[in-house]
Amino acid sequence: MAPKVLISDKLSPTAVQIFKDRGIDADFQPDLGKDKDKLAEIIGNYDGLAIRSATKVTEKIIANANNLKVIGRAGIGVDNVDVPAATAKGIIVMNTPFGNSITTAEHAIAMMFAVARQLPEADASTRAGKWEKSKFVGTEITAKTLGVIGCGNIGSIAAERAIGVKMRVIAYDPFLSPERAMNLGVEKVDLDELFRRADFITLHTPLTDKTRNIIDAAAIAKMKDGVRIINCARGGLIVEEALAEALKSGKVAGAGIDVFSSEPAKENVLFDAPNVVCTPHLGASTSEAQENVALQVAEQMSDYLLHGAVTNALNMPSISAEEAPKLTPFVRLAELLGLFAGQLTQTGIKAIKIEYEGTVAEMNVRALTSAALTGVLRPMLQTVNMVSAPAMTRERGIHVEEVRREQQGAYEGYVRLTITTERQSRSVAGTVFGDGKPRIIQIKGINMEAELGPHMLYVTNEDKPGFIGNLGTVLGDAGVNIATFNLGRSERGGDAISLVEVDGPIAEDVLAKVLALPSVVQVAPLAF
Ligand SMILES: NC(=O)C1=CN([C@@H]2O[C@H](COP(=O)(O)OP(=O)(O)OC[C@H]3O[C@@H](n4cnc5c(N)ncnc54)[C@H](O)[C@@H]3O)[C@@H](O)[C@H]2O)C=CC1
Ligand SMILES: O=C(O)CCC(=O)C(=O)O
Repeated sequence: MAPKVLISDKLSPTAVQIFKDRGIDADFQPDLGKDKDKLAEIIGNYDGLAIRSATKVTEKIIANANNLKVIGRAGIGVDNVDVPAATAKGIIVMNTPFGNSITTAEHAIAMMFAVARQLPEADASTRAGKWEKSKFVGTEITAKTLGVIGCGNIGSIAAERAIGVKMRVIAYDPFLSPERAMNLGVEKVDLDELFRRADFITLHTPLTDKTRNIIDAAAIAKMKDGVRIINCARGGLIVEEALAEALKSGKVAGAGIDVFSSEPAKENVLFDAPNVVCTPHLGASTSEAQENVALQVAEQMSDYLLHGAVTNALNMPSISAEEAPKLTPFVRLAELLGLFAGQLTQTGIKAIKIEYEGTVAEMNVRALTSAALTGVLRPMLQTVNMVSAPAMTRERGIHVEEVRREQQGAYEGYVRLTITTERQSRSVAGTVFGDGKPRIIQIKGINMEAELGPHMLYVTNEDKPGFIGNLGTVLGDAGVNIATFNLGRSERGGDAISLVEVDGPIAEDVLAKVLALPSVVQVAPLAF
């Protein structure tokens, strides 16, 4: 059946067309995002949800999203999505990190000019026939200092544009390298220095716990008298009451505000403050940007739903469309190794080590590790998947180690997974042959070669004559049909392992009879 995607915000119709062209059933309900209850009611029917900023993807929506595999944000900020809840439910959250950057930076620059020359008020006054030339004396931008807070994609484009209109640009961004600052032609400063020196300040950080209220009364007190502030990032970055007070007192000479602490902003303390230019979250609203983000999000979501390719996900390593076919059998192998070891592990896991050798070490091992962790956790947590597994492993305090090595043994690509518990370490290794099928090639250091079927019986015993016949008799008497029988041993008379594929689940009493056989040490049914 074709995957189903709900578009619950005003995305460009390009997105609908792309989904349809790719064979995905797209349900375009551009106003649905505003109706939380309706969204919660129907979300269970969809594999994908494409949104802008009006849809709030809350924990409640996610709780009802029982078929959802991907949330695609046609834009940058994902503060309207409960990403931890999506991750815990195994839903990928992806955005389009570059599609609207130029447009948003241009809006910030437009706001700066509008504020410097009070364009909206001058426009209204002129239309009202007032001709108030002396009331609207503005400020020149040339040679003024612009302080950019957050110099990432949008901040750096805004900086370049500002330099183009002959401003001096200083930037505060803990992650801005000195080389990047130099290449951009901006001076990297700390926040207090930015506040002290800037004539204009523009905000371009995401809204996080660190950036929330980054401009409050105390910050404003550190700024130059007559500073002008532009916010085209997120409402919560500014304490609006503090800014309104500062505008009224004249400490802040003007503000350009595109984003508000609560949206849609039908009322706001800033609406009554002087010298404020407001727009209704228009930063990304140009036809070019909306085409870009709609096209990108629809392509990315389709690639994931149809081929497992992951691009621009916030909670999952990327897997390109080219590497997806090569990676898929190894993803399956990693998951099988995890499932194998996970099912045999009874006590608390302390550490998981995954070793990649040969060709597989050159692949996207983050994705493979996520698959392996999924396998390990699945016996305990049925709903875990590649998105949620790393977070769930971390939450449980399990240490994960990844090792990559060149080919050392006979296998071109080799993966070994070792689980360490308080009592012991257990390892299982596998490979993928030319036929694309994953095989187990080593268990606890004992070589064997086995394909894993849906129902397997794992038996460890002392290597003594008669065991295979006895096992065959117990299974045969119980009507259990053997599909394949794989054997390995450490040495003659040493530890031996049997991995037997059977046609269905084995009853408890039959397992007990196998365990009671002479020389048997451990018996476990495994399901794959
Ligand atoms: N008004 C609108 O319509 C739009 C608003 N946005 C907003 O703009 C924000 C920025 O977008 P991009 O530049 O694409 O993101 P980005 O991730 O490229 O850049 C953000 C920058 O902020 C910096 N940063 C993070 N924490 C910081 C802190 N505590 N102090 C100073 N800098 C910090 C990061 O190091 C990074 O360089 C988005 O998160 C989104 O909220 C984005 C698009 C449209
Ligand atoms: O979709 C929009 O109009 C808002 C864009 C935005 O805020 C973002 O991309 O972070």
